[in-house]
Amino acid sequence: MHPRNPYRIPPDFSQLAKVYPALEPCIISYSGGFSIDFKNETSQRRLTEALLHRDFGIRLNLPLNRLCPPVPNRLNYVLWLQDIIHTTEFLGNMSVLGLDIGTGASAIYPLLSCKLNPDWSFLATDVDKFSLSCAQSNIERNGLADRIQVFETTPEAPIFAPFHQDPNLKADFTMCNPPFYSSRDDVSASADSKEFEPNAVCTGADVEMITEGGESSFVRRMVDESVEIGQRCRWYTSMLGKMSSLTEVIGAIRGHGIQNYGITEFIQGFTRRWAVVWSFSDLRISDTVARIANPQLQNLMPPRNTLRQAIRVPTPDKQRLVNILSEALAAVEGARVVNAEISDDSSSSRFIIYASKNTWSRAARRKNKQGGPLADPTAVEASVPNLIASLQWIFGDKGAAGGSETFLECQWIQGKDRNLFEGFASHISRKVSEAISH
Ligand SMILES: C[S@@+](CC[C@H](N)C(=O)[O-])C[C@H]1O[C@@H](n2cnc3c(N)ncnc32)[C@H](O)[C@@H]1O
Repeated sequence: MHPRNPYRIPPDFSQLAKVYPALEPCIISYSGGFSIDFKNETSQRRLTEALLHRDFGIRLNLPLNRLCPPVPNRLNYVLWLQDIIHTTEFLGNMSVLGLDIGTGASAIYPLLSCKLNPDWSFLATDVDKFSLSCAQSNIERNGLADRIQVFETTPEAPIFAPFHQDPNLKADFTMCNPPFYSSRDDVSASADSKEFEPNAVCTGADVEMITEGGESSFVRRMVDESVEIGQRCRWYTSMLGKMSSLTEVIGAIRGHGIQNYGITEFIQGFTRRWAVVWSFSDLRISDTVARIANPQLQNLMPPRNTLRQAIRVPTPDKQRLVNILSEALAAVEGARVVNAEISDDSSSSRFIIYASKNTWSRAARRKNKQGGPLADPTAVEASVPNLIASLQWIFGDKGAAGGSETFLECQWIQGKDRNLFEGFASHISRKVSEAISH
């Protein structure tokens, strides 16, 4: 589960029922404490309502013939999106617009997201009139009609229909929990093989759960459509329920030559879900958000945006190391440190640097020696930077030999040219290592 997800620790059901008495009749006691019957439809609904009520102040009305969204799983996706959006916060765009594709009767994603993020607003699409009218009631019940707008579409229309209807529409992200299955038979086969949520009951209607070709085909359609919409949306994302779909969707992303993408994994009890993100912008997300450790999936991972270089440090003088890094960055011609956060004891520090032009590669330095034009450092502010990166020291425990384990971490934040970023990271770590050994 996401590290900020409070449901990493299962809720105390008896305490929860005290706050939300409608849950009381669903509580079952056993020798180890209290729980609910997760296979019981009513119990599941009361639990979702209770968690949303207690933890987010959301009042939800869930119709019996539509999906009941499990809160911990839906929250995982919203927290991951928060991580993605926060990576570009330094750009200073305060308000964030998201598109929820297939919002369902609950409108769970827009509601949770808006409660957690006061600056977010949503366009929420669906093809199901009944779900959309329930979603609208839930949005109004929670006083969020000014921030969440529902959008009715059809299965034949482009999935990203709002971008076609309004040519001026720009969004920060899209999100989607797609219909999983390709047919009724697929639903039954999956229930038999217990592939999905073995402990939970599924109350979804066909329109919510079934789409031609299943989730993989739905999300690959999104990938294809996104090529035309391009940078009008900063981050395209979707959840996926099958590992095979993940392989196919990453194949489609790579097939379009999209290098800027990421994968995450949501694990909740026995259930595993994945989410993908891709972008046509030159903004980059950190490896903690875009890569996962699952060994089965390493061949699908994107290239690294976070480079860690082990640096030999004979004496772990943190203040000196921070000064050395600061001086190495100040010495890069044509670059400017725009932000430096250094704690009082120097145990944590983070520098953000803008570079307008490559002045550090061997070729650039050779050109400089020959009298070629170098970037004018005063022009950095005015020009669009070719590279934005952050640098920080990571201080570890003492190593086996007694010396300290110290790493210089370089995080790619923005830029088109991977070689430029990697060259910059290795230039700084070389300069820093030289300074340390003097
Ligand atoms: C698995 S449900 C997700 C509902 C809700 N977002 C949630 O996570 O609980 C999939 C939703 O997508 C909707 N849907 C199916 N095809 C769609 C399309 N082409 N465009 C928009 N929504 C669609 C369904 O009606 C359904 O509400």
